[in-house]
Amino acid sequence: MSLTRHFSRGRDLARTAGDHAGDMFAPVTLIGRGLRSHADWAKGRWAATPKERRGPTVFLTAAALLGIALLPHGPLFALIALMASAAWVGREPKAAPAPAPDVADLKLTALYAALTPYLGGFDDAAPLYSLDGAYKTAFDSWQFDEEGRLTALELRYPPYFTDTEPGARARIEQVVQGKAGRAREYLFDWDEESNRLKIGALAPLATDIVAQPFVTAPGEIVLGFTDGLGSRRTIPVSQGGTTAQQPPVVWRTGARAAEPHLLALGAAGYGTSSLLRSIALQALPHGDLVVIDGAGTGEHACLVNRPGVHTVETSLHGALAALEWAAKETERRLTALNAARHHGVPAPADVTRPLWLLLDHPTELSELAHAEGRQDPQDLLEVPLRHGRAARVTVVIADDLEARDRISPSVRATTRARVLLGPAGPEVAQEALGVPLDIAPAAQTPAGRGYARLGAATPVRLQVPVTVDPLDDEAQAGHRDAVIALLPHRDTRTEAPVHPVRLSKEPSAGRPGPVW
Ligand SMILES: Nc1ncnc2c1ncn2[C@@H]1O[C@H](COP(=O)(O)OP(=O)(O)OP(=O)(O)O)[C@@H](O)[C@H]1O
Repeated sequence: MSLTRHFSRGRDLARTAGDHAGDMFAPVTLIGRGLRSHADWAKGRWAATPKERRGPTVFLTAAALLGIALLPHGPLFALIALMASAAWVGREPKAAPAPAPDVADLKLTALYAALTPYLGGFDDAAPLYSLDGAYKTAFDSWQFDEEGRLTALELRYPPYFTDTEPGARARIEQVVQGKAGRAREYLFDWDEESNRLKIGALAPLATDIVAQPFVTAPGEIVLGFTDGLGSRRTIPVSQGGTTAQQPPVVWRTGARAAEPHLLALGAAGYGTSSLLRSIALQALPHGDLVVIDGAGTGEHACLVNRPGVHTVETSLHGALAALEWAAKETERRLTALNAARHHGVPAPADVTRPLWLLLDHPTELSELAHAEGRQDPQDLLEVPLRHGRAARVTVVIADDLEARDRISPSVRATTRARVLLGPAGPEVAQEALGVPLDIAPAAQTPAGRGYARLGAATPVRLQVPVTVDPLDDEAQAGHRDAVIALLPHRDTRTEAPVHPVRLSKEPSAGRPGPVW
């Protein structure tokens, strides 16, 4: 017999002996494990027993043991019971529970399945998205936060997906937001050349920036604040008791402005009037205002009688008079500017001082005018809108989203700065901003929250500074005081009732001062 065979036989014998020994000692192992578990249990109970109850516990246990010892065959029965219970407890432990499925895996699988009907090519021989496919074939990278929420995802889509159609994009964006959670906003970055889509969850914007003097150049209006993607600069703002650097959305007005007029549309109660108030407060130090409050709710009464505020009109009659004056004033300024240019002299100050026409809910007045058979106030905006840039006249129109169809075509065509506030579907957002919005809004939107688009630029997120009506008793005192501090003279908040305002028929030769 060779040496190798001896070795292998020896190994087999040793293994068999080991197996037999294992079988023989199995009950002992079982009882030992059970006794260990009993000891652990007893230690645990002892540790959990309050100190004052330990003495009585020891006494009762000793009495029970003594009782058992005195019983005929008591110790034998007790020993058998202890061994039996140890053998029961020491059985093989149950199989460990299956590890919890990975949340990321579950969510991405669900998202992949939800996208398949839209991105799957059922005639495609090797589809990226298919009913029995796996998300890893189409998703390149992803990120989740500590709470297990999707924060970033990059996916590929087939070349035949119609990524140039806003409707097709909107469907994908809705599916992604539905699966990733509607509590947050998502930015969709479509790379049409390489058929890739990058999705990023956006952090909420600060909602505690209150009206204050902003560090800007004359003619620059801070519409609100955005995120790092929406603005290349930051300005210092006082926020929550400290000074913070925040990226502003700045609208440049004036003779060289690319977007000389602004149209802000918003869902009811989402802050278009507050935006108008914020613009008025920033415009007042350098210009004059004509304010038309078409809703007639008196939300701009705090501007009445302020230096630089030409008039605040709430009636159709007053609005028509003010806008007729504004149209003539625009023409007067143009004539004066042309004459100055013709003679090679600087233009007089009264034609270069900015004039602002701020119209809140003008469509309400348009309706009234149609009913009464009078001229539509929006028609009177034609001249300021067409020639406002040269004549330093800026028009700002704020209205309800529901009234967007009643905004006149010339207002739409000439207001190249756009703001949309409050919740709006993809089609409505496109109508308001002029381009599809590649951001899916969150389900809950705070007041003053929306998007701004200046000229041909991509829309950016916007949070308008808190600019409450200082005469609104329900607004926070601190917010009201912030607005009062910006009004041209100290407000007592118990001012005399609004005086009826009457405009002069002829445009003023000099600076258009108050005419009441
Ligand atoms: N930027 C903001 N931050 C915080 N609260 C705001 C903001 N803008 C508006 N609000 C609050 O929302 C409420 C409605 O504001 P506002 O009157 O400006 O909205 P609106 O869209 O003009 O409403 P309506 O369509 O009814 O005229 C007010 O209580 C106001 O204080």
